[in-house]
Amino acid sequence: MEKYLSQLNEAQLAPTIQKDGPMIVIAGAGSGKTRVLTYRIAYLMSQGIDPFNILSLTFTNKAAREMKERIAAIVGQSEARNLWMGTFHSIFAKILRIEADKLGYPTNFTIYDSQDSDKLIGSIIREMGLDKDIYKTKQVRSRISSYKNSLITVRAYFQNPELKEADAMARRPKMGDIYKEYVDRCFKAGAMDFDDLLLKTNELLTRFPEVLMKYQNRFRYILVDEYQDTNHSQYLIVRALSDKFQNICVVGDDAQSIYAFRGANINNILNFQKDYDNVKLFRLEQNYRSTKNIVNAANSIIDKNQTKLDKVVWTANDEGGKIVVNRSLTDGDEGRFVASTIWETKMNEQLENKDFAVLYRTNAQSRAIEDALRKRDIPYKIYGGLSFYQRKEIKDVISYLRLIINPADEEALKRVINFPPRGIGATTVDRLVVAANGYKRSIFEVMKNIDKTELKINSGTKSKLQDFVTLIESYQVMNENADVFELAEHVTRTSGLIKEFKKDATPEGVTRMENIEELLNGMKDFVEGQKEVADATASLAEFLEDVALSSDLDSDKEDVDHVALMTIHLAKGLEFPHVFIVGLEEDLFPSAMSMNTRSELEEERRLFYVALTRAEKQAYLTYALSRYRWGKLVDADPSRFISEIDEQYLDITTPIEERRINPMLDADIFGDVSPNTKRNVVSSNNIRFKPAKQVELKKGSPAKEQPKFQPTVPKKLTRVESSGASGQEANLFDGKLVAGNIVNHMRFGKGEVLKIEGVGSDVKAEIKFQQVGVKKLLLRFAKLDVIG
Ligand SMILES: Nc1ncnc2c1ncn2[C@@H]1O[C@H](COP(=O)(O)OP(=O)(O)OP(=O)(O)O)[C@@H](O)[C@H]1O
Ligand SMILES: [Mg+2]
Repeated sequence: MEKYLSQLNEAQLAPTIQKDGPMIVIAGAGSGKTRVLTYRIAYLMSQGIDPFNILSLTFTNKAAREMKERIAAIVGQSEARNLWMGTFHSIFAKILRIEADKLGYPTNFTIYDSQDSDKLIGSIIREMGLDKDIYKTKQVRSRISSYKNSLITVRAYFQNPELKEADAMARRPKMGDIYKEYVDRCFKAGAMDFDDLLLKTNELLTRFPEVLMKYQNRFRYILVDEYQDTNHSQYLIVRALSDKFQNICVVGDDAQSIYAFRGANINNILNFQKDYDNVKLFRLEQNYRSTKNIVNAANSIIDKNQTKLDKVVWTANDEGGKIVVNRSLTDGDEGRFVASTIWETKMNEQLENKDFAVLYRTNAQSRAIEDALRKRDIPYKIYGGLSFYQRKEIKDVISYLRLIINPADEEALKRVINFPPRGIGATTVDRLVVAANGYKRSIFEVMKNIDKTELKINSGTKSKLQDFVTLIESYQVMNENADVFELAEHVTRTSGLIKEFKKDATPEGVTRMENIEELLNGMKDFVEGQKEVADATASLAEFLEDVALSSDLDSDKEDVDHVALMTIHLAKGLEFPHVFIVGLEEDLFPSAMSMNTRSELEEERRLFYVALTRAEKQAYLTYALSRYRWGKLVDADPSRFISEIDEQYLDITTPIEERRINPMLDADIFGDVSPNTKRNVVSSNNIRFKPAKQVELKKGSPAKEQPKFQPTVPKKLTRVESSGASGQEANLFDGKLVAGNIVNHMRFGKGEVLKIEGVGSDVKAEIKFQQVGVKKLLLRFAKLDVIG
C-alpha cells in the first residue's frame, strides 16, 4: 500500500481508495473530510488517472492551494500542477474564458465585482427615476443574485407572475425592469458578475451539447468539498458534468450548512443519494482536530436542531480545558479580555500570534477587538474587509487595465474617464451613457465616433474625449508586446495617476502610493511565476481574472505572524489552536434578523457549531452586557447558545444573567404565540426595543421558585441558582440598603436610593442617578457601593 495512505484511519481509507462511481462522505467537523479529498486525488493519480482529468472544487482558493501543495508533496510538483482545482467561480471563469464567444461575450470579458455591480444598479435606479430608499442598491443586488442562482433568467422572470407579484408585495414592482436593464447593460459592457459565472456556465452546458461532452470527457473525476453549501446553480453544473462517468465524490456536513441566505440548498446533500444510482455512502466519526471538551460541547449544541442527519463525532484527543465563558460590561471590556487573554496565554504557553483567532457574527464587531489588540501591540489581520484589490487607488489602476482589454467595460470607463481630472464632467458622461443606450453601443464606441453622433457636446470637450480614446488605444497597442508589469507601470505614469496621488502628502496619500507600488510588485511576481508554467501566457486577461476572484483569505501570507480576525462564515474549513467567539448576545448571535422562523434559528445554531469546531485546544465564548450598536449603547442579554451547551463542558468565570426577555413572548418562540405578536417592536431605524422585564415572582411565593416561563437558560446556569436566594450575594443588601442611601454604580455613577422592593433574589432598588435619571436595578446583579 502507498505509504501516505497509512496516515488515514480505516474509515477514511475506504472513500479514499473507492475509485469509481458516485460517493458521498457525510461527517462532522474535523473528521478529515478535506483530508480524504486530498489523499483521494493523490491516490487516483497513483492509479494512473491523468491529473488533467480530475476536477476538484473547494470553498476558497486558499484551500485549493493547500490541497495542491499537499498533493505535490506526495506525487511531485510537475504532475500536481495540471490538476484543475479551485472555487466554482474561478474554475468556471476559466472555462468561460475559453467558450464565452458561444454565448456572445468577448473572451476578454470583464468580471464585475460586487462594487461594480452596486454602482451599475445604483445608476440604473437613478436613471429610472426610482426611489432609492425603496430600491436599496444592496437589496436589489441580492434579489437579482437570488434569481440568477435559481436560474431564473429575465425571460423566466417575466413569464412567472408569482415572482412579479412577490416583488410588488415587497413594494418593488419595478424589480423585473431593473433586472432586465442590469442584465442588458452587463452584456453590452462585455461583463459578467459573480453569479453570471455560474449562470452562464449552466447556459453553456445546456445549450451546447458538444461543449458539455467536451468537459464531461475532460473531468472524468470530480470532487467537491463543503457540498452542503452548494447553491442550485452549482448543483446543476456538478450534475451535468458528472453525468457521463458518474465518478463524483462529494464531502460535507449538513450541520455546517451556513449559506442558505445566499441560496445554498441543504437538500443538495440530503438528496445526493437520489440523484445518482448506486451511491456509496461513507461516514467518518473520529475528530482529529479538537479536545474532548470542544467536541462534546459542539455535539450538545447541534443536538438542539431538529433538522439534521444523525451523526456520531468523538475524539481520542485529550480532555482539554473547559470552554471559558466570559462576561464583560461593555464591548470595550470584551476586547480587553480577548487581548489580555491572548497576551497571557502567549507568554505562558510560548505560542505565536497565529495560534489565535477571533470570530464574530458581523464585521462591525471587529473594531473593539482591534482597539484592544493595538493597545497591547498584538499584530492582527482582519479577513474579509475590503480586499486589497478593492481599495480605491488599486481599482483606479485596475480599471485602466480592464479598459485596455475590454473597452466596452462601462464601470471601468466611468471610473477613470475623468480620473485624474481631465475636464470631462458628469453631465457629459451622463449624455454619453444615454447615447450609448440609444445606439445600443458601448460608451467607448460612442466616444470614438463622437463626430458622427448628434450629441450636444462642445468642441472643447469633444477633443478631450478623443484624447482619452487615443490614450487607451495607445495602451492597447503596447499590450500586444509588453507584459502585465511593464504595461501597468507605463499606465500609472502616463495616465497621470501617480502624479495625482503624489499631490496628496497626508499619511493616507502616502499609503496609497505604497499600495500602488505593492500592486506593481505583485504584477512582477505574477509575470515571473507564469514563466515557470509551461503553457501559461501571463496575459493581462489572466491577471485580471485572478484579481477579480481573489479574496484576502487567499492572499494570506503564511509567514506573517498575526492573530486572525474574521466572521464565522469565512472561518469555515479552517482551524486554530485558540478560538474566541465574541459577541454571544441575543439579537447579535443569534442575529435579530434570523429569529423569525425555526429554520433561520437553526442556521444560526449551525453557524455557532461551525465557530466552536474551529478550535483545536481551547475555545472562549464572550458576551457583553452593553454594546455600541448603530452609534448607541444598547443593553444586551447573553446568547441562548451559551446556555444550550451542556454545563459540564463550561468554565463560567462570571455567572450568566437571566435573559431579560418578556416571558409571554418567549414562552415558546415557535410555539403557541402568533408570529405577529411574538417579535419585539422594531423601530423604523431598525433598532430593536427590548420589551420591559416581566419575569415577576408570584406574590408570597418562595424566592427559589422559578418563574413560570423560565427562559431557555437552564436553571443551573442562572445566577439565582449559582449564588442562590440563600447564597450571600442575593442577600448582600438585604436590610443594609435603604431608601435615602447614596450609592455609586460602575456605569451610572452616583445616585440616591428611592425605594427597595421585591423579595429574595428579586430584590430591586429604584435609584435616582445624577447622570442618567431613575433606574430600577436588580440588586443581585447591580454593582453598587454604598457611599452615604
Ligand atoms: N487520520 C488522521 N490522522 C491525523 N490527523 C488527521 C487525520 N485525519 C484528519 N486529521 C487532521 O485533523 C484536522 C481536521 O481534518 P480536516 O480539516 O480534513 O477535517 P474536515 O472534516 O474537513 O473538517 P471541517 O468539517 O471543519 O471542514 C486536520 O488538521 C487534519 O490534518
Ligand atoms: Mg474540511
